[in-house]
Amino acid sequence: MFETQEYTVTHSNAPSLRSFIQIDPASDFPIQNLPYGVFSAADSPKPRVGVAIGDFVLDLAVLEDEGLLDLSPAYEVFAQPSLNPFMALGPVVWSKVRAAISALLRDDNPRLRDDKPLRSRALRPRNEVTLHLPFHVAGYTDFYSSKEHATNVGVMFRGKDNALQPNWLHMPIGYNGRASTVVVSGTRVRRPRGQLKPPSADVPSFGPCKRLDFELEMGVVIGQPSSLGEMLTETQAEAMIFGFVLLNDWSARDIQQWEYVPLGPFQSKAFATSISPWVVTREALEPFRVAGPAQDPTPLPYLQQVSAQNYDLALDVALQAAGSNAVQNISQTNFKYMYWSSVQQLMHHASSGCAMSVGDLLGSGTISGPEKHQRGSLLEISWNGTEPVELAGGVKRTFLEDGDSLVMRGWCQGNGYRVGFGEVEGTIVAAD
Ligand SMILES: O=C(O)/C=C/C(=O)CC(=O)CC(=O)O
Ligand SMILES: [Ca+2]
Ligand SMILES: [Mg+2]
Repeated sequence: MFETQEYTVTHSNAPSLRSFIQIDPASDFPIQNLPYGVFSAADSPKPRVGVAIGDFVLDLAVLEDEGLLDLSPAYEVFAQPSLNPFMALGPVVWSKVRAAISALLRDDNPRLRDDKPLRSRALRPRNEVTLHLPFHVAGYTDFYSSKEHATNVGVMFRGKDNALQPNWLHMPIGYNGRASTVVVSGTRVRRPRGQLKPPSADVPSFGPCKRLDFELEMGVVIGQPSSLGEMLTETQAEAMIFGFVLLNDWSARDIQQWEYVPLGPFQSKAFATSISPWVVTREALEPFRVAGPAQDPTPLPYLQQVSAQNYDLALDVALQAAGSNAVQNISQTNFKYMYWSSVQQLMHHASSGCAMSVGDLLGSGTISGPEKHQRGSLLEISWNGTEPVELAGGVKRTFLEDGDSLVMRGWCQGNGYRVGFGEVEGTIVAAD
């Protein structure tokens, strides 16, 4: 199944591991990462699965053809236009494939290193490929699991005394989003139209959103199904998570404010959700696991976790105003602040007996930290439009304008390397 090489087996996360490919220490894609994506190229337009390594994409369909990653000869898993068939094979196979890819890319393994014809077929410069949505999104649920974000939004919408609703500290609150409008980084985001009823208006009108926002989130990619009626333990939930992407939950705040009582956000979120193209595996993030904030009151037994389920994952957001060349940082935060973990979100999601599917996407909820510069949305940064963001050239922003571009980046800093997510970018285009 996999060729074995005579060398000391080093764990695929070892900081000492080196590839024969020259990789900048600041690269998001060292041999310790190996995120999966789906790509095509001008000379071969069929999308298939690849792995990012340095400035290259490793074409797994080519390696599979060479018999280097054969999982089930009857079915070519990596020649598919999504990660779903590979994810469906489960965590034991994920781990074996990761080890095989890591081994092939090592600087002390001649198999690919010295095979120049194979290298030229299997390795493509990343700037010469097109990146596609990496998996078929079966379902999309967005959560609301940052205590700082929920408190900020609650104070703005419901007042200081009612900021956190009574249920918030007892369960990860979530709502079902639209899988059909999850798009890959670089897809332009059309300003939504909707019903608007500002406080000053007696009746609603219909027109373009005037308070368009972003939400900095992480997306959890579910790689294994659960059965109808089945609850999940912490261990089961953890094993179902294939990996993570960056996620921008674009939000129409004026549409949201009028529609969200009594059932929560709907059209204000349904128009677009952007994700980064590389799925970073849970295994690559293993060295960066940390405990989350103390949970008080203690969660009910079905939601309790004994392992550290948060990640020390730095995040930043930059805004390029329409017509400007300046790309300015407007937020810097960290995924470690999240009150409810991704594992707890998944345990809660299945707790009613809801069946989960391969390709389900769970939005973490907006990631805000305790400091003002750590806020994960313009709603918070501009404090509901009352504190405009000062940008270069005297440009100010409270909410996004047509032609504005927003870029989110995320990474885990290791010892001499970083496990990065690349970026998720979107540019706003006018409603009409
Ligand atoms: O009603 C509120 O308090 C706000 C709800 C949301 O913004 C929904 C959402 O996307 C939550 C999040 O991303 O944290
Ligand atoms: Ca959200
Ligand atoms: Mg959304």
